[in-house]
Formats: sequence, structure tokens, C-alpha cells
Amino acid sequence: MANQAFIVEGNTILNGEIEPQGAKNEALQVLCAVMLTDQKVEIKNVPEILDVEKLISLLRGLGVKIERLSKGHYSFQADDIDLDYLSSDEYQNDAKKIRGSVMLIGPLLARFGKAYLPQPGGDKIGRRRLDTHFIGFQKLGGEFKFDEETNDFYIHADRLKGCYMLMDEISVTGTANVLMGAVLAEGVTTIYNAACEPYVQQLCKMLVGMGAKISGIGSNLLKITGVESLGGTNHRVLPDMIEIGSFIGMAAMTKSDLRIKNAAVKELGNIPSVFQKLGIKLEIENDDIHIPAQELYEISSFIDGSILTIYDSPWPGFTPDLLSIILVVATQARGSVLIHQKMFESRLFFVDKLIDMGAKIILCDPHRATVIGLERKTQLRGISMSSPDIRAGVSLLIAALSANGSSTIHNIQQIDRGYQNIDGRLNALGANIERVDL
Ligand SMILES: CC(=O)N[C@H]1[C@@H](OP(=O)(O)OP(=O)(O)OC[C@H]2O[C@@H](n3ccc(=O)[nH]c3=O)[C@H](O)[C@@H]2O)O[C@H](CO)[C@@H](O)[C@@H]1O
Ligand SMILES: C=C(OP(=O)(O)O)C(=O)O
Repeated sequence: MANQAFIVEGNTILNGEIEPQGAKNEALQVLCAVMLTDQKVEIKNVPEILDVEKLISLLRGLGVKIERLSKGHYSFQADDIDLDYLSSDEYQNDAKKIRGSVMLIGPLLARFGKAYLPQPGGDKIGRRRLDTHFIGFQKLGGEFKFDEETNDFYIHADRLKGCYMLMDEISVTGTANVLMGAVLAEGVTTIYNAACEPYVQQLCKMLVGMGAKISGIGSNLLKITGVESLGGTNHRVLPDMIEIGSFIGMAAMTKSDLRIKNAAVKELGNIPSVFQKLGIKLEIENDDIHIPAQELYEISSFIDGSILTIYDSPWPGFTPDLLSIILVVATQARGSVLIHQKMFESRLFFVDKLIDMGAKIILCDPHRATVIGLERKTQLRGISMSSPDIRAGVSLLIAALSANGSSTIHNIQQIDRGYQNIDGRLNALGANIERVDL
């Protein structure tokens, strides 16, 4: 794929309506789940983003019949799977590129008794261990081997057997993976310390639609009674809550009046209230979020007057995937905030670019940054920069849209991993973002 960059004109004020895409992290889960049945599964609102394209191409390589029925609407049928593809160089290379590929293991193991995976990719935002996944499969009776030379994982089991397990840690993809193993295991599996992000809840609902028996959906205690086989179903992916948060931040930072249409507000947890703590006004109208143009927003303090801290934690806590957005928006607020990224240790380093643009930020350590808002007294200035990861990339895009002058953002495939046609959609609202081949 060509190396592309965005040239972004600053001083942008957006105006209008935008519809969020389907959720990337849900799509990666439910697309892996189509491997659990030989029947047809239809999924709507699939975001057509780089990570999803890569997963679709892995599924196709494994022999899944895939039809694109219309934009974002696909049918999948995994009735003739070629397990030899797992050892091909093509699978090896492609699986490495996305985090989501790890969730093929659960379905492969449950249905075919074996799985093989090179260390999966995803954002380089810190250590991203997979212990939770493999400890879970071992508890279900899987035999696991890790080749330290090639970094490959091998796992096999004649038939997985249900058991009680206390998950090693609350892992989103780990819970999805083990859950997909457990639905076809013999007997009852209880997963305590399960992740319960809307992505996992949606996966559970789709699996129930396929005939799985799952209770405790939405909690950290899932009980799964294994069944012999699963059937087809229809599923719709929720709007992407991270994209919704990105648009809220973008509107505030650029003094724009924006309406986010059909945002599935009930599924957003504390996301709206965390933006409100930065002083951003949100009007919830039916299922839309209206962000009126705001000259200035003021960060609230804790009740005792101490500086606000915003930190991530597993659901229903605040998602780590929106902390970079919160951080960039705070740079123009009135007041100060401590951003504490507890989960990932390399996700805040992009602040050096914001500092180059004129933001007042102290990186206290790899996990914590203090932002002292500029109160719009000075504008950020446009610079040339590179996007280190997907969410930092969008944060830099927000900074560039609000800045004085033009900016160049390199490495935009990081943004394209998770945001569908972001330049086209923002240009339709009044932005001036040019995609250039380098
Ligand atoms: C494809 C996909 O769905 N990716 C998401 C998924 O990644 P992923 O499933 O890989 O992330 P995990 O939930 O496994 O964990 C994320 C990181 O947080 C650490 N950890 C986790 C739980 C905890 O209580 N304490 C803690 O420190 C883990 O060690 C790990 O380093 O969930 C992450 C956490 O929401 C998101 O950032 C990713 O966008
Ligand atoms: C970190 C993320 O993605 P991934 O887990 O796919 O790297 C993200 O979506 O913010």
C-alpha cells in the first residue's frame, strides 16, 4: 500500500451532521465468530476500514465464502475450511498485521481442534501480552506451545471441556476468544473476571442468536453451557463509540457545531460524562448527540478543589482508546487535568508533537501527563508530524484542524486502520484535508 500523508489546513470550523461507522473492535470479534458455524451469518454495519479488510482477507484465505451484499453488509459461510492455510506464508504475514487475528484461535480450536498463530500486531502502545488467552484455553483443556524462535503460538485439543476459570486479567480480546472456545466446549464454563465492553456484549448476543447458551451478559461473570453446534444468524454492529468520542472532541476543539447521528447513546457508558467534565456541552436528542459551537470550555475540579484526573479502566470504566482524544481537547480548555493512562505504557509519547505545536503538557512519566489548558489565548501551530498509533493519529488530526497554519500528518495508515474515509467525511463538513501519496 502506498505511503500516504494528510495535508491539513488549520482554523477549521466544521458544521453539519455525521453518522458514526460500525465499531472496529466489535467487528473484529464478530467476524471471527463466523468461523464457529458452517451456516450462513449475515452482518450489517461492518466498518470498511483497513483492519477489517485484513481480517476479511484472512477469513477468505481460510476458505470462508464472503459476499459484500451492500456497503457494510456482508454474508459469511465457513462450510469448507482449509486448515492447511494456517501454515502458509500468506496467513503468517497477514495475521501478524492485526490484533483482531488472535480471536481466530477460539473458533478454530473449538470447531477444528487446533489453531496456530504468529504473534499478532495492532498498535505499538506498550506490552500486549496474550497470557490471558492461552491460560484460558489451557483451562479448557487445550495444549499450548510457544515457539520462542519464531514467536508462533500452537494450540490443540480434541474437544474443549467446560470448567470454572478466574481470568488472569480483564482482557477484551481474551474474554472474546475464550468465550468463543467455550460455546462449543463440553459442559459448563464459568468465566469470572470477564471483560464486559459493549464489544463483548454484542459478541455474546450474536452467539446466542447462533444457538449458544450464555448468561451473565454485560457482567464480569459469564456462564456458558456448551452446545454441539451453532447455526447461522443476522447481526448488526453497534456504532463505534471511539469514533463518537473522537467526533465530540473534534467538535469542541474546533469550535464546531456538530450533530452525531444515531449514536446508540445508551451503549456509551460514561463517555459523554467524561467529555462533560472537560466542560464540553452535549445535547442528547433522541439517539443523536448535538455538540453546539463553544468558544471556551472549562475543566471541572474534584469536589475538594483538587485537579481532575481522567484515567482508563476496564468497562464500565473509561476506555483507554479515548484518552489521547481527551488529552488533545484539554490543551485548549480553561483549567488543568491529569491524564493517567493505566493500561498502556507507550501511548502518551505522542504528546511531544503537541508540545511542538505549542501545547502546555508535562509528561510526568510514561503513564501520566498533566495538561495545562491554553484557554484559547494562543492557538496551536501547524507542523509536520507522524502518527504513532491509531488514536494518537486522530488526536493529531484534531490538533491540526484547530491549529494556525497547515500541518502534514505522515503514517496515516494508522488512522485508516480504524476510521473509514475520515478525510472524505470531514471534508464534507467543511474541513480541508488532502490525502497525498509520498
Ligand atoms: C482489537 C481490540 O479490541 N483492541 C482493544 C482491546 O485490546 P486487547 O484485548 O488486546 O487489550 P486487553 O483488554 O487484553 O488489555 C489491554 C492492556 O491493559 C492491561 N490491563 C488490562 C486490564 C486491567 O485491569 N489492567 C491492565 O493493566 C493489559 O495487560 C493490556 O496491556 O482492548 C483494549 C483495552 O480496552 C483496547 O485498548 C483495544 O483497542
Ligand atoms: C488499540 C487499538 O486497536 P488494536 O487493539 O487493534 O491495536 C484501538 O482501537 O485503539
